[in-house]
Amino acid sequence: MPVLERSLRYLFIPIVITFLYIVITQHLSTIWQGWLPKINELPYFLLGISAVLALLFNCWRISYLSLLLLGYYYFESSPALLPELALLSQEQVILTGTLIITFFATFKDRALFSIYFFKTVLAIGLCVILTLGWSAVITHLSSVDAGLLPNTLKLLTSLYAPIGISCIVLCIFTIWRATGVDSAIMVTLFIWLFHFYLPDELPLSILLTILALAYLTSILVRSHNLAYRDELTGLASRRSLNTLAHSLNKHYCLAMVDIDHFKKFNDTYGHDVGDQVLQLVAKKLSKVEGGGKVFRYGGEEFTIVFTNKNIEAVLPLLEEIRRKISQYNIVLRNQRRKNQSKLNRDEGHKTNPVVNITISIGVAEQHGETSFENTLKRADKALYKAKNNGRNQVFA
Ligand SMILES: Nc1nc2c(ncn2[C@@H]2O[C@H](COP(=O)(O)OP(=O)(O)OP(=O)(O)O)[C@@H](O)[C@H]2O)c(=O)[nH]1
Repeated sequence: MPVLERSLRYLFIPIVITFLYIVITQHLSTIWQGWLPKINELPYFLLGISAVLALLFNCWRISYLSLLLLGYYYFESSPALLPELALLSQEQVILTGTLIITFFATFKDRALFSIYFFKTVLAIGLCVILTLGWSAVITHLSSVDAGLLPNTLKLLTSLYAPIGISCIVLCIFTIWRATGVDSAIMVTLFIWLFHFYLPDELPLSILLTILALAYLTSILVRSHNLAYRDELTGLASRRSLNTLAHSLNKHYCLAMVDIDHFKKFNDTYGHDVGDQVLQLVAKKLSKVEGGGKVFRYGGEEFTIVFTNKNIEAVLPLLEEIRRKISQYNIVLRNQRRKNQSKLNRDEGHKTNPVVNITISIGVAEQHGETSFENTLKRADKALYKAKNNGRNQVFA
């Protein structure tokens, strides 16, 4: 996916939606003001639920953040506890929170109950130490010589500069990783900073409710992707095809695509290279024209569905994609590439083996009352014939 599309999807749109939620909630203040005592309880439930659900779906970063925010909310809403626990100034709290959120953005989701638990606790401790150390340096510099660090510059260096750097790091990771979970972490920073810089705009309970909804949405999207997307190729999965089958009208074309001699390919070059080839074929197939929807049927088989298309219209499109794949030179990457210097890599690139693969396609048209399974079977039979006729061809 191009960087611009990733930035739009995973960075700007989630932030804009969160901002809109905040603005709408502000405008509806007359409605929720009366419910505030009840709303104040909501973060406990919603963040609690998101912590548990995130754990079930292996999004431990969301789980940790939910728990940390729950803790913060508990202390914020219990004034009796605050004086004893206010070890950090407000500025230090903002910075520590920002650093912790940035830490979660740069780390990957790992098992919760493992060595990573201790690493995470250590990292959170390190964020506190970094904040205290940074504040001490700034205070020292300004006390040594007031001219060295005027007041305006002091605030800039002590707070705005590290927060700015954290924001940049977070944006880079959100765009690079391009997942809903990373967008949710970005939204956490947005809400965290909003809470401190515009404290009178919305109560913390409402901000955390909005954030918990963002967490639950990201977990839902992730679980939907797990069910309906193929992890290796990123294509829609067979379950997704079965769901589409219920909503298809009576006129469509179905193509079954199979990579030729893939077992031999795997045996020769290894399963990892086989996986890369599957990803490549998926990418090429998804560029098929005529509005064809591509699914990974299973193994090295793919299905393409063209709604409201005749077989005559579909055949040239499939023929074109078959030709493109067969002519594509796949340069096999050297497995030791990472350990080589750039010069060696450039040299190696010239000597890396180049291979070609081919695909066979079977097509069937549905017109009338026959069931989806029946059309699928006919496409499968056509594929079998394409294989028997010598492979690397489209058979209808
Ligand atoms: N690397 C990799 N290989 C897979 C995956 N799924 C299935 N395969 C392999 O795909 C191969 C399919 O082999 P066969 O069904 O015998 O077909 P083929 O070798 O492609 O031969 P023809 O279809 O007759 O041209 C098997 O070796 C599977 O292990 C996968 O996700 N990754």
